[in-house]
Amino acid sequence: MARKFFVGGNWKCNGTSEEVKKIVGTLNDGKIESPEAVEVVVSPPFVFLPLVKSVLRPDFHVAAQNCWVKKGGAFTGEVSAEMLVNLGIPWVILGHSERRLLLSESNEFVGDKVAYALSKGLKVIACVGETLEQRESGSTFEVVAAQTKAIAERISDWTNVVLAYEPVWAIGTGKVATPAQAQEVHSELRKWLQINVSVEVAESTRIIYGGSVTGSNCKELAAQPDVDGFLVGGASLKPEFVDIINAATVKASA
Ligand SMILES: O=C(CO)COP(=O)(O)O
Repeated sequence: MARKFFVGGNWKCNGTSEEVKKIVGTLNDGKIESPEAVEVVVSPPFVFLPLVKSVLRPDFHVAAQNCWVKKGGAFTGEVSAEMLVNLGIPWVILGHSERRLLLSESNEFVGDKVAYALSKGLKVIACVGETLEQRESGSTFEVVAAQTKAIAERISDWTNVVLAYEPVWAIGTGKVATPAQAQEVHSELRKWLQINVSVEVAESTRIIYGGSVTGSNCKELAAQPDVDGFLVGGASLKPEFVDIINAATVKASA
């Protein structure tokens, strides 16, 4: 089964309601070259989710940037998976490195969140990735395998999971991974899934790349056989996000 190209826009903690409407306006006017070949999801901050959902073109979907690890209740400041489902939010990003590193979310905690969100019917963009120090010490693959293992141990169905490889050193730095660097880790992750989960899951799970993706470097990355799309930060707030979505044509015409 061919893996449908997936492009996510992670808006992180950015935007006013005016700015958000402007970004959505640009997306709504954007010309998508191969609409049947790409799935597009944008992830505004929680407070803007209903607004974005109400004005966004119907072929694009929305994602939350996080959710609580279990059923809601006395957890001040948290948003539960049930609430996202209640609002008709189909996707959630979990395990982003900014939460792992700045808010000390462990592999196990992220794995628990992924399992809980899936159990409530959400689709999950699960993020993994190594720091510069880990890459330089040669432990990149060990790190992403441990992050993936903590998820794999807690779930049995990967249908609603997209795995995002986001090297921390490439996030917001302008230092994008080379196509070869991205391909190497994606192919190792796919191999890991094949050995530890199943051949089918390895074949069908989309592994997307994130970290300084732009309108100018996206096509070369998309041409790599194991790069099934992108998770875009900074450039997802700009009109060039449409060009990144259109990198799907590289796969569609391959
Ligand atoms: O963290 C990212 C997406 O989740 C990537 O961010 P940048 O595209 O700004 O590097």
